[in-house]
Amino acid sequence: MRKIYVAGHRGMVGGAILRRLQDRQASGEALELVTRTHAELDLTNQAAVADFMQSERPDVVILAAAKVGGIHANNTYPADFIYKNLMIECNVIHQAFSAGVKNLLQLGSSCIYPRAVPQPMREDALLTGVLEPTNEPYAVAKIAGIKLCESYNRQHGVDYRSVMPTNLYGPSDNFHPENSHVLPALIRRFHEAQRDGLDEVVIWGTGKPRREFLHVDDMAEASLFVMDLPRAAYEANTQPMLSHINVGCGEDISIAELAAMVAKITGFTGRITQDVSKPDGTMRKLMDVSRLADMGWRATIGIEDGIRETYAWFLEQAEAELRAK
Ligand SMILES: NC(=O)C1=CN([C@@H]2O[C@H](COP(=O)(O)OP(=O)(O)OC[C@H]3O[C@@H](n4cnc5c(N)ncnc54)[C@H](OP(=O)(O)O)[C@@H]3O)[C@@H](O)[C@H]2O)C=CC1
Ligand SMILES: C[C@H]1O[C@H](OP(=O)(O)OP(=O)(O)OC[C@H]2O[C@@H](n3cnc4c(=O)[nH]c(N)nc43)[C@H](O)[C@@H]2O)[C@@H](O)[C@@H](O)C1=O
Repeated sequence: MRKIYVAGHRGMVGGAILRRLQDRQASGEALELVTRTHAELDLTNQAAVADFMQSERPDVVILAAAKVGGIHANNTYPADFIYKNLMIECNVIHQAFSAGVKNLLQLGSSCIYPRAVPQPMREDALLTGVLEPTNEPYAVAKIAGIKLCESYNRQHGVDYRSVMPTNLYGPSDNFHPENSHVLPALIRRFHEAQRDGLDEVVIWGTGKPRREFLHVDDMAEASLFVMDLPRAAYEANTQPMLSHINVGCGEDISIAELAAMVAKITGFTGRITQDVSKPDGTMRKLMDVSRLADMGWRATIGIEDGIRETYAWFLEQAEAELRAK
């Protein structure tokens, strides 16, 4: 029986990972799944995390809990993004080690790479240049997470792995109008404009930045694929001082193209204009995913299908919320 603790199971990625693990359980795999809500266990609380790890003593920890948000949230609450993410990583990784956990998988982010790095971004571009200012505090915390895992591996011989996702989206995303990432923000804005008969939707920035979007179900599959790799296979494709692996679909689109796609899917036929007072952030973030592809994993959900499915989920949620009122 393998006991797996999924931290952040109520979030978009943690939830998708948990659903896959529950499917495996239902198919007969000997798994015990452990979860705690944020209210039950605040991962920034060192003593609480120590007590939890000592009493549960999982075999594997999947760290998908983090303070997460889009460009505006990162730019507006930098202290929250650096403090909470550093605390969560230090507490979960160190207390897991102290409780004898040998296997851990943590999620970082593509924003760990320098802002002007050659595209697509390879894993060895880490720490080769200056970070994007709009999310530097979050990126510094995510880089610290990679270095924590590497350091515990080197000093203590444990097997702690890091996956670096590109921009993610899907069911259970955060659709907050200001604090979310671009894709859920646009789904909501275009939907509301279409619903209310507006003739204009404003997108932030110039529309020129390019982003790579991966559906959360692909991300969950990739996470479990990396978790399950035999150590020799994982290490054959990493280097001692470079223990993280990029996860993406290998293709990017401009924000203007994305907005046009969301307009089509939501049925909005009006004008799309730009608010250039809002930041563009990094101009391009495309992952080099050859390392993961060499190991045998590729994304399967195309962006247009993924947005349609996410929009259907959003509509169901909106209806359920209306019914509940
Ligand atoms: N979404 C994206 O586009 C990307 C995400 N990632 C990474 O993937 C991982 C998962 O992100 P995602 O699922 O999108 O994020 P979500 O915000 O959907 O989920 C994060 C989860 O972590 C929980 N959490 C946050 N702080 C604490 C805390 N102090 N104690 C306990 N639980 C806490 C949240 O609970 P609550 O809501 O109650 O606070 C939430 O359930 C993160 O590491 C993120 O950095 C990387 C690249 C892109
Ligand atoms: C995953 C990644 O997410 C963050 O980085 P980001 O990729 O810049 O994130 P974003 O999704 O918020 O924006 C992408 C682009 O889209 C443009 N844009 C247009 N209109 C809206 C809009 O309405 N909302 C948002 N949020 N962006 C918009 C926006 O101006 C930008 O050019 C990191 O902070 C960090 O959290 C991280 O790692």
